[in-house]
Amino acid sequence: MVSFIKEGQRMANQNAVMPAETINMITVAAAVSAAQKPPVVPLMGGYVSLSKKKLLKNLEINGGNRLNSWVDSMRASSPTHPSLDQSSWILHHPSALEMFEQIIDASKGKQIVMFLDYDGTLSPIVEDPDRAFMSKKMRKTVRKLATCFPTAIVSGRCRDKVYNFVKLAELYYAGSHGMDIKGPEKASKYKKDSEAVLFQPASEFLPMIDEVYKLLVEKTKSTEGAKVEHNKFCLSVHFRCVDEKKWSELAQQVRSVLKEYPKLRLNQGRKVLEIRPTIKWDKGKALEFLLESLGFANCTDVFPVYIGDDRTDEDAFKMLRDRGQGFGILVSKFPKDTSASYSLQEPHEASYGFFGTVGRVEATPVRATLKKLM
Ligand SMILES: O=P(O)(O)OC[C@H]1O[C@H](O[C@H]2O[C@H](CO)[C@@H](O)[C@H](O)[C@H]2O)[C@H](O)[C@@H](O)[C@@H]1O
Repeated sequence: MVSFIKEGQRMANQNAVMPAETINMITVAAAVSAAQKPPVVPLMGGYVSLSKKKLLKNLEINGGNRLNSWVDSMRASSPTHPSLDQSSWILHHPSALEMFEQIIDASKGKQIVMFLDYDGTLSPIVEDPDRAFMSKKMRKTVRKLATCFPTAIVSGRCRDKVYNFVKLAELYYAGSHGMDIKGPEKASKYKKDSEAVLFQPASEFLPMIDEVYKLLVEKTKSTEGAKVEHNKFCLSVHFRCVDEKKWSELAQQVRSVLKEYPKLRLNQGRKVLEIRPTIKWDKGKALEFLLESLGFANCTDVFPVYIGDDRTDEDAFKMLRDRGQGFGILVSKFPKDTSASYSLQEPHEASYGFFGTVGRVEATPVRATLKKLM
C-alpha cells in the first residue's frame, strides 16, 4: 500500500497547480465559448480546441462576468439546450452497442478493465441526489461484470455514499472525483499482490471542506430548492430544484463564500457547481492510479473502458486517448464535445445492452476453462 501511496502522491504533485482563478476562468470560458459558437462538428472524438488566449478573450467579451458565465454554461450543457448537430455527432461517436464487434476485436488478447461513473451512468438523473438509486437489474449486471473484469466505480460522490448505492464489495471505488480511492475488502483475483489499496491525496483539505460546507449551507438557505451536498473531499451545490431565475443569485452566494478560499476551485456539472481542492488530481488521474495498482502500469496488454456522462468524466476519456489504450463511452442523449470515442443514449443502455453483451462474450471462455478443470 505504501508504494501506491507514494506513487499517487508523486502523480498528484507532479505538476504545479494552476491558480484557482485561472482554472476557473479557462473552464468557464471554454463552456461559454462553445455555447456562443454556431454548431460545430467535433473532430473524431476530440474537443474543439481553443487557445488559452482566445479563452481569456472570450471571458473579457463577457465583461468578466464569471457568475453569469457559470449559469450560462450550466444552461448550455443541460440536455434541453443541445448545440451540436445530432446526425454529424453520432457519426463521430457511434453507438457502443452498434460497434460492439469492433470494440471486442480491439480488446482481443488484452485484459479489459471497466471504469464506471455513477450518476447518469449507473443511475438515472433524479431531482433529489439522495434518492439516485441504482436498479436491482443494474446491480446484478455490474456484479456479473465484476466477475469477468476488474471493475471500478469513479464518482464525484463521497465514497461511502456511492458504496451505499452500489452495495458491491468486490469493486474498487474512487469517490470525491477520484480523491478517495479504495480497493475491495476481500482479496481480489485481479490484484497481483495482496496489499490493500487506499489513497486520499487531498486529506489535508478535510477541515477546509468541512468549514466551507457549513458556510455554504448557511449562505444558500435563503434560496429555495438549493442543496449543498458534502462529498468528503469536495462539495456540490445543487441548482436542479432552484427556479432558473434564481440561478445567478445562487451562483453569487457560492462565489461570495469561495472567494475567501483560493485553494478551492469550482467546476460546473449537471445543474450543479462542484467545489474541490486545487490539487492536480481528477478522474483521469484516478483511472491511471487504479491501473497502476492493478499491476498494469506500463502494460500494453490492458484495455480500459470508461463509461461516464459528465464533464468530470472527460478527464478520464482524455487520459485514455493520451495513453492510446481502450476508449471512453459517453452516456448522453444529446451531442456534446467529448474525448469519448463511442456513445450510449441512456444509463439502461449501458447496463442491459453494452455491459450484458461484454459479460456474455467473456463468460464463454471462462465457462469453457472451468469445464476443462472439472
Ligand atoms: O461523478 P458522478 O457519479 O456522476 O457524480 C456527479 C454528481 O452527481 C450527483 O449529482 C447529479 O445527479 C443528481 C441525482 O440524479 C442530480 O440531482 C444532480 O442534478 C446531478 O448533478 C451528485 O449529487 C453530485 O454530488 C455529484 O457531484
